[in-house]
Amino acid sequence: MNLNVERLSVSFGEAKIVQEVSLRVQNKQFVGLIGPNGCGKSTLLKSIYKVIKPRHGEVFLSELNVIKASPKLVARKLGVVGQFNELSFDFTVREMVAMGRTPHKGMLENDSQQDADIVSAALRKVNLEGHTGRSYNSLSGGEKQRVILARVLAQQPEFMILDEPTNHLDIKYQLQILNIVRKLDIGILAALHDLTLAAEYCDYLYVMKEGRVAASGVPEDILTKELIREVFDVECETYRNPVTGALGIAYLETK
Ligand SMILES: Nc1ncnc2c1ncn2[C@@H]1O[C@H](COP(=O)(O)OP(=O)(O)OP(=O)(O)O)[C@@H](O)[C@H]1O
Repeated sequence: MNLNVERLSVSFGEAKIVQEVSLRVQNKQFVGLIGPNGCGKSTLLKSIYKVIKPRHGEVFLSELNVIKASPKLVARKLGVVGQFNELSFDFTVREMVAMGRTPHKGMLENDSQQDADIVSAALRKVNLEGHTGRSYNSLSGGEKQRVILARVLAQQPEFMILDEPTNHLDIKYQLQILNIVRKLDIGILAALHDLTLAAEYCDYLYVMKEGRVAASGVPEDILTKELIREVFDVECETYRNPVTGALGIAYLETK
């Protein structure tokens, strides 16, 4: 399933937050969205997953016109791990993950044995099978993040959007979440702050600055010291990690 975003713009009152952004995620690519705080990443993602109505522009998931389609239809195809996951009402961990099955069910349809098996498998995948009866609100930020990922896994989407999915997570779970997502073998669009992780996991990067796409390309071409200086206002040197061979970034000093 491909994502095509065409000249999407979002404004809040007079403020133009996202301006004429076009991007693509081709079949099964892991695409990263990077850029400084406040540059419009979350707003762009929310307008793609229908929480914010764009001023103009189009969003297509393969043939599906996301802006015009019903939320339920979109939820059968698109899974979202957002940035803030607080709830006013409390649910157990298992109930939260079971909600991932909702888009696939009729209004009064009960959960089947197949639904229960899918939910159990999703909980196992994020190492939360020991927490199924716990209250969601009592969990740590990192545990909540893994519950939300399990819910999206139970949804069995064909495309996934993640907004800072590694927020709150220690390094083990940062790597675990990115590995789980990569192995899903579906198209992914993820806003990421850690440029080294973005270089390691993403097939392609879009760099945002002040609401616009400032650059795009494969991580090797994009993550240069010149671009990092221009976009993030930070001095660095890039290098090949001698152990992993991956792109490394040594931050020097901020101006
Ligand atoms: N509902 C809103 N009304 C007015 N301004 C908003 C609203 N939502 C976001 N903004 C503003 O839009 C700008 C972009 O915010 P956004 O959350 O998209 O940035 P971001 O790139 O995701 O930042 P971060 O890396 O800090 O998460 C910010 O200046 C923010 O204050």
